[in-house]
Amino acid sequence: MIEVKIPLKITLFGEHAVVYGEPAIAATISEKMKIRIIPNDKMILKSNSLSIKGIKVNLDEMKLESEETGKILSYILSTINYFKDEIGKQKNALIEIESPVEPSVGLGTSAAVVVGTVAGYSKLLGLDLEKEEIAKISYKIEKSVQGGLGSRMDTYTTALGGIMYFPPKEGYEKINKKLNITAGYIRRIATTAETLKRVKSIREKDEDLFNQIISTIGKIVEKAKKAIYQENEEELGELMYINHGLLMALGVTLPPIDNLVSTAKTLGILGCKISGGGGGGSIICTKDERAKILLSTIGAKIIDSDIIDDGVTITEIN
Ligand SMILES: Nc1ncnc2c1ncn2[C@@H]1O[C@H](COP(=O)(O)OP(=O)(O)OP(=O)(O)O)[C@@H](O)[C@H]1O
Ligand SMILES: C[C@@](O)(CCO)CC(=O)[O-]
Ligand SMILES: [Mg+2]
Repeated sequence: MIEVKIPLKITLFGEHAVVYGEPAIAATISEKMKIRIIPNDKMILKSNSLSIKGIKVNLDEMKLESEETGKILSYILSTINYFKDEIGKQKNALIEIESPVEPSVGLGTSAAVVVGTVAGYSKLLGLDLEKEEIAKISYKIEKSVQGGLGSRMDTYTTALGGIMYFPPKEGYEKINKKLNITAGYIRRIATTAETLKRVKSIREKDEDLFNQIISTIGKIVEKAKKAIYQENEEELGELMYINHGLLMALGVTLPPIDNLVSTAKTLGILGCKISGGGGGGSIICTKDERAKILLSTIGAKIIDSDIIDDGVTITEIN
């Protein structure tokens, strides 16, 4: 059996802007997804946290017909098919996914599923991929599932681990500094793939205004990188509020979260913003007990958001 542990991740700065060539900063957290891959005579997928809204079963053939299922399984199926189509290798296996959170909560669950399946399934196929190669393949798969939209941020952060700065356009740099974050999430009204499409349509409506917003986010990311190195939490927090305001301008936040963020600022919590694709999902604040109370007022589930240095880890258990 092959067991893969994959850290979830938070986006500290630069979500959405990074898709259009701006920089970003993300980090892995102590909440981990686990994927077990066991050789089997048939390809079977088990996932503890999937809930499918509405299904239609053809009882004669016992065939489950559900568009929702196809969508939900698209990241895993695309990964299996990648190895079949691009590498010409396939093996049947039982793939068991155990996630500490529901799917699509703004914590890089899609990246975790792809990175974990690439890491574990390639091992089953006898390939010995470096983490950088796992990240590269995963980025290609995640982006293709998302209709060609997406950046290298989530898959590289999840595969390599730690606090990761992504310079404009390409490359990455590990930031060896400490950060203390409080985080939680609420249910989402849209997946990241859907939010990415909506942001793209905003760009098509007014490209000049869009570029001004994302280039300003890019400037915030560069300032945030300096603030992290200088361990200046006040500056970092202030930049989180400004980044949130610009994500509001892109239309990816929700009123209850916007109210929470402005209340956080009034209370004197140093910083607070959404994290990830938006449309609900995760919210991060500079570490503060009051942030936990505030998050629970909107029904958010508080997560274990210690920032860790681990990326994906693969263990072969005979
Ligand atoms: N436990 C799981 N089992 C199977 N598929 C999962 C699981 N968790 C997530 N997924 C897949 O990832 C999709 C959610 O990806 P999405 O990008 O919307 O959320 P996210 O990655 O958590 O958020 P963000 O990209 O903003 O960080 C789900 O629709 C499903 O296809
Ligand atoms: C919204 C986005 O910037 C972050 C999602 O976690 C998408 C991406 O970078 O792929
Ligand atoms: Mg995602």
